[in-house]
Amino acid sequence: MKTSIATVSISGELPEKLEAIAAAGFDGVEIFENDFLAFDGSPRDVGRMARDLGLEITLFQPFRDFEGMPEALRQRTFDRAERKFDVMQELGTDLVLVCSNVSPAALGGIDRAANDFRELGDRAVKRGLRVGYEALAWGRHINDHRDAWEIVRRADHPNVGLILDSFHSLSRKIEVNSIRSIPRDKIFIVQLADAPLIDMDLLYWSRHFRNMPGEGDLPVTAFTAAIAETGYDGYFSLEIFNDQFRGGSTRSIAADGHRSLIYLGDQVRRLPNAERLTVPVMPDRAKVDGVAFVEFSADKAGSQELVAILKTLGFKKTKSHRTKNVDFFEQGDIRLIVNTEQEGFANTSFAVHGTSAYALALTVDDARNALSRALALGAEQFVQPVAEGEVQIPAIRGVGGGLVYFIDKSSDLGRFSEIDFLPVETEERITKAHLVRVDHIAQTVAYDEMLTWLLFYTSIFDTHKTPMVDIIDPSGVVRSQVVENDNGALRITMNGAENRRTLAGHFIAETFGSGVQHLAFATSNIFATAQALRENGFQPLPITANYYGDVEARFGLDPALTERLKAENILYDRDEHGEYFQLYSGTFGEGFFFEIVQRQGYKGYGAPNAIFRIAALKKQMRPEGVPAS
Ligand SMILES: O=C(O)c1ccc(O)c(O)c1
Ligand SMILES: [Mg+2]
Repeated sequence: MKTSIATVSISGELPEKLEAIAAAGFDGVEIFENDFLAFDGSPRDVGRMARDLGLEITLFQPFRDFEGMPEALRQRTFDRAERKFDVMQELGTDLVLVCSNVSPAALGGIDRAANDFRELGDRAVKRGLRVGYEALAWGRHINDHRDAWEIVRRADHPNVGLILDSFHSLSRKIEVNSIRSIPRDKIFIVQLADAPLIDMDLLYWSRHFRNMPGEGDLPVTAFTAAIAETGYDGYFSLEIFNDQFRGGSTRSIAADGHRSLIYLGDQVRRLPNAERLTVPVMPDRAKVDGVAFVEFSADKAGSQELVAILKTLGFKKTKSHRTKNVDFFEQGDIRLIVNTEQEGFANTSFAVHGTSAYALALTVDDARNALSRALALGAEQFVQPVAEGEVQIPAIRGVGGGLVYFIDKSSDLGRFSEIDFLPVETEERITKAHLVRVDHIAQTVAYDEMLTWLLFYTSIFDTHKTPMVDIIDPSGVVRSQVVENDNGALRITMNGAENRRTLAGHFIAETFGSGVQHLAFATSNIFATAQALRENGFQPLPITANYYGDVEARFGLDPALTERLKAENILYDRDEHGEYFQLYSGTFGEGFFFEIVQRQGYKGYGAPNAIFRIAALKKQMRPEGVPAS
């Protein structure tokens, strides 16, 4: 497969778009007519710019309202086409995309359309050009790729072919098997887009909500597999109309697009009968079987405050780094590292974000393979010099510029804490709080970065997403998206903040960017944990009496249980799989906090409780209840 993207998919002026598209690694670019019309330069200039950047112009589009015009309009339609052919020759592209006619003047009739295309093909041939026909999902007479194919078949012209666009076919739920019988040389190019499932008018859905393959809910993989089965191995070109992308970061959206295509190709390559598709070979998605550690960066004062909270949570300092100011805290299968080095990446991260959980280490099946897959998918590698004899842990940059480390048990990586750290004995009396493992990691990101990180986690790791949930903050909506794996060893909740007055938005604004906002630890006995925490002087987040009146009524709880929940400030939820108990700390710094959960089969994350948790946290951060903006 070769990769391409339409200029309409990203924001900016045409030169900026082309540069970002080239930088992201695409082989080609579709020039969308409006981008060309708005550009103050000749078609030759555009062609030269693209070629200087190493980009092939895969097509010029769209040419609208062509086929089936009544005699009075037909001549003008062909004249219009000749003018576009002039532009194409100067641009240096041989393919024009003709989308199905939406004009009320258009006449139906499959042979009328086929004749028009045959004549257009004759005109194109004289100039060495080709014509591709695409069925728009809302075309007046033609809105199905099977009908468009029949027209192309009847036009029977070597320079007239079909253009398939996943959105138009999948939004109408057209059976993808119908693609398998199309001869591959009649597919001139393939356009790809995904979209979230929303029940709305097709045209509006298409023009505002498309997104990158893998970011939405359409079966784009099955669509692409059907194309690969024809033996087609040409350009796959993203054509994404998305309001958010139009206003987003040009480079980062282009990079997401490239990652989405490579990931899609990788998924298709693994399916039967698709081996003719040429895609970069990379290891399988990394299987995560635990969080190896979470590392905080802090200065002296911040670390004292953090360590004091960790102690109340029952964590003990067990090790210190041989050569650095880095301490290791443990409880159950949870390892936390506090890094107060005055130099290196942790310190830089501290300088930007303040005390924060800037690095996650995931235990994967094979760390080198995980790194190699991440790099194949365009992730940025992170390497920091280590002292002689210390372990170099493979890492990439993650959310908010933080780090994701890869650890495995089959190499020295699994013993890094024995190699790099020395055990310490402490005299302190800390009551263990029965915390057994990291349940989930909550990352707060700007709303318009959510799809980026969704694609990051799902393409590199063997994970899946669950449907997005809206969480109501007293000052706005926060959107929550979960990425998790089947065994529950990796659970990441991403909260997307649209405004800075929400708790999540405040966190982003004050810590200068996205990052881990809370860590949730699992306990096997929430009441025993609550008691141990009390003995350690832990301050739980106070929850209102009104809340307990409501949960008791909603779930029909035994009043004795409600009393215990209330006494310990434990929140409660239930789903069809079981019960969920949650206990929160207050906030630390600009809104970081800890959570303790007990899952009794429950699969969710307590979304119905989030509104009460947020309100309580906000009250605590600013007694007047509203964070300063
Ligand atoms: O929304 C449109 O009009 C439009 C135009 C050209 C395309 O290739 C397409 O998929 C949609
Ligand atoms: Mg299209």
